[in-house]
Amino acid sequence: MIRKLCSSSFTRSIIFPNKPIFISRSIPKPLRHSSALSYSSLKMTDTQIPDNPNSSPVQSPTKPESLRSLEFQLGSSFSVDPIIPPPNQIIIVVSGPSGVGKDAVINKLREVREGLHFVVTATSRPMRPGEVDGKDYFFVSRDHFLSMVENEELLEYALVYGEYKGIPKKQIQEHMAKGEDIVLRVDIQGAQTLRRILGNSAVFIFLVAESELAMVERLIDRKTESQEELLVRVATAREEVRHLNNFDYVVVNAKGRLHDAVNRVESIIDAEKSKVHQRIVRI
Ligand SMILES: Nc1ncnc2c1ncn2[C@@H]1O[C@H](COP(=O)(O)OP(=O)(O)OP(=O)(O)O)[C@@H](O)[C@H]1O
Repeated sequence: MIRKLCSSSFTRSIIFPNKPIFISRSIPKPLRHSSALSYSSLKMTDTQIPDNPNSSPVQSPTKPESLRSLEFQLGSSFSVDPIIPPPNQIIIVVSGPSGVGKDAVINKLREVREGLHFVVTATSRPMRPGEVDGKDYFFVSRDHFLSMVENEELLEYALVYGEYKGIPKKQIQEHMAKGEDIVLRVDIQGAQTLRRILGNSAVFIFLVAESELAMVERLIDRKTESQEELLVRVATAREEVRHLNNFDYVVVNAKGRLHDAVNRVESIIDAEKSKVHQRIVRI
């Protein structure tokens, strides 16, 4: 429609510049009243200042004049409001087998990207030396944890090696209300539970090492597990890779390429933010 209007003789009958707009043909409907500020209403005084006083009498219109004319012809003001609403907040679930680098990727992401909230899990296990309440975990008593379960304050919870761990809903709601995106770091079992609860409303990322050998070497180098514990983790990891199909994205965290993996996660967040059909989180 705009193209049609611009090419019509009607458009060509407007005389510029610095003179009252003269229209030789039928007069379009007047500007609709709009509470939104228009560009021309903000810049109207510019029209009184000639661009070049020495130029010939017939000039091309100044930008404010052109805008004012277009607004007049279209019958409405140009709004300075954003054309599309801001993207929805998203929940990003980062998961993967033990030793693949979940903590490493998340810690780096925390350094390089703003606007993310990294959820702190609640746990009933006692605080270990060096741990900080509210940073590493929210340490609560077993009774307190069970009351949180009863009051449906947790998005999901699990009994891990005899101690409870769970994701507080309120933390997610509060930070999403501030416009932040949420990052959850969970093991594969936790990711499966979250998928059941959140469905497609969250983004699920599966982290993998470039090879099984690389992953096992990384675990050995970390020196935090005994030989028996290593055996359990590696056997579990073999089984866990089968769950890849339940995820939306897979990111390879190759040896010495942590930065690439973090970049890839950032790209996924950017792509999700650019989706026409945004995910809607309901928790
Ligand atoms: N891209 C990488 N290159 C080299 N080393 C890495 C890389 N990513 C992580 N690591 C190292 O591998 C080890 C395991 O990483 P991390 O602790 O982050 O794994 P995780 O998936 O969080 O493990 P878990 O589930 O057992 O807690 C750490 O020592 C970490 O520094």
